[in-house]
Order: sequence, then structure tokens, then C-alpha cells
Amino acid sequence: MTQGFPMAMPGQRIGLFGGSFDPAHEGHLRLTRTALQRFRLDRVWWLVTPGNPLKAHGPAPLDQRLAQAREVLRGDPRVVVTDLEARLGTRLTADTIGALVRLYPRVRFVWLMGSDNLVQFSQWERWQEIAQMVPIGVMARPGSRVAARFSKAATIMADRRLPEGQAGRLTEMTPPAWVMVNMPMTDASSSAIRAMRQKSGDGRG
Ligand SMILES: Nc1ncnc2c1ncn2[C@@H]1O[C@H](COP(=O)(O)OP(=O)(O)OP(=O)(O)O)[C@@H](O)[C@H]1O
Ligand SMILES: O=C(O)c1ccc[n+]([C@@H]2O[C@H](COP(=O)([O-])O)[C@@H](O)[C@H]2O)c1
Repeated sequence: MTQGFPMAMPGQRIGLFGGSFDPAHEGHLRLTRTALQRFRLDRVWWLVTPGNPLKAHGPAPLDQRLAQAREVLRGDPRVVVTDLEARLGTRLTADTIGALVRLYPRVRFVWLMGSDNLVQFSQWERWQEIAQMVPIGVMARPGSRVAARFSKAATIMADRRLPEGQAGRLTEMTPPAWVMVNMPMTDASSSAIRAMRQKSGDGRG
């Protein structure tokens, strides 16, 4: 495998967790640990994006966000923090997933996201193509669970939704397939942390 690309064994179940991580926080950690358990994943790869295509303002430098994300994870061996999108030269999730399924044809990938992202999902470029490529695991986030449930993407994919009790089968499903699971809620958010840092005059944010 090319340098900087994580190793993966054939048949491994890997969650792809894309985000700005500007900065990473307890919510990302909780989502990751819950996904590992509920979807019976072997690994989760944090795809630290060079920049969310829907966000107008660029985030902090990529190296800074990668280093901080690794600190938050405190060496959990099941989680890999990667700059794969920068290496692949992709920004759009459809392109990133397309490249990864070609590079790792025998890995069982699932896409992970918080419920606030499911609300917006129908605005992502070629979102239905994403849903055709990999199953999707959605984790409830305070304030967006109901909106996510009635979102455009959820409505269009309603007949492909797994009951929460069957979340452990998500990686075996032929996409499109998705499930929304509850997790211990935390209202941690990167924007709240950035706002707090700005208020306290900490230049990092
Ligand atoms: N507290 C949380 N609970 C559940 N999911 C979360 C939580 N915080 C972030 N996520 C999810 O993590 C992914 C990456 O989010 P991101 O890095 O943008 O963090 P954020 O806190 O949402 O940032 P911002 O506040 O700047 O929008 C998204 O899928 C988002 O839904
Ligand atoms: O591909 C798109 O059109 C698209 C639009 C919005 C967000 N995304 C991805 O969604 C993930 C979460 O983004 P964010 O900024 O909410 O952490 C991250 O991997 C982004 O690249 C992707």
C-alpha cells in the first residue's frame, strides 16, 4: 500500500468518519466508540477533511487538526487519524469513497455521521451515489434527531432503513442501507470550542 495509506486486512469492517475536526472533541470520540460497538467494526478511520465543500470558511491548518485529533484519541489502537482526502486529492465524499472502495476492494466500509449531517445529506454532491456505494451509520446528536428522521434523504431512503436493533448487521448489508442509533448524548461541538477559545483570547481557534 502507498505510504500514508492505512493498512487493512481483507474482510475487515471499517467505519469511515469524515469531519472537519476543528477541533476534535468528546462528541467525535463518543460517536466513534459507539459505532465500533454497535456496528461491530474492527476499525474507524477519521478522515480529516482539507475543507467541507459546504462550509464557506476554511478550517484551521490540516496538520494542526490531525495532531489535535490524535491527542484526543489518546492512542486508541482501533482508530486511525488520516489525511487521506489530502493524499487522494479529493474533497467530495462521493469521490473519496469511490477512491477507497477501488483501493481496498475487499474491505467492508461503512460511512459514519452524526444526525445533523443526515439533515444536510441531500445537499451533498451525488449523495445518492454515496448511498449506493456503502452502508451508512447515523448517530443521534442532540437537537437534530427528529429533523434527521424526517429529512429528505431519510424519506427517500426510508425503505432501506434497518431497525436500530439490527445495527450489528449494517456492514453485511448491500447498499443502500442505513440505520440511526442512539448513543450517550454529548452536546460538545467544535464551533462551541472555537467560540470559547476566541473569548478567552486563545489564538489556537
Ligand atoms: N456531539 C456530537 N454528537 C454526535 N455526533 C457529533 C457530535 N459532534 C460532531 N459530531 C459528528 O461528527 C462529524 C464531524 O463533525 P465536525 O468535525 O464538523 O464537528 P462539529 O462539532 O459538528 O463542528 P462545528 O460545530 O464546527 O459544525 C459529523 O458527522 C457530526 O455530525
Ligand atoms: O461531498 C459533499 O458534498 C460534502 C458536503 C458536506 C460535507 N461533506 C463531508 O461531511 C463530513 C462532515 O463534515 P463537517 O464539516 O460537518 O465535519 C466531511 O467528511 C465532509 O467532507 C461532504
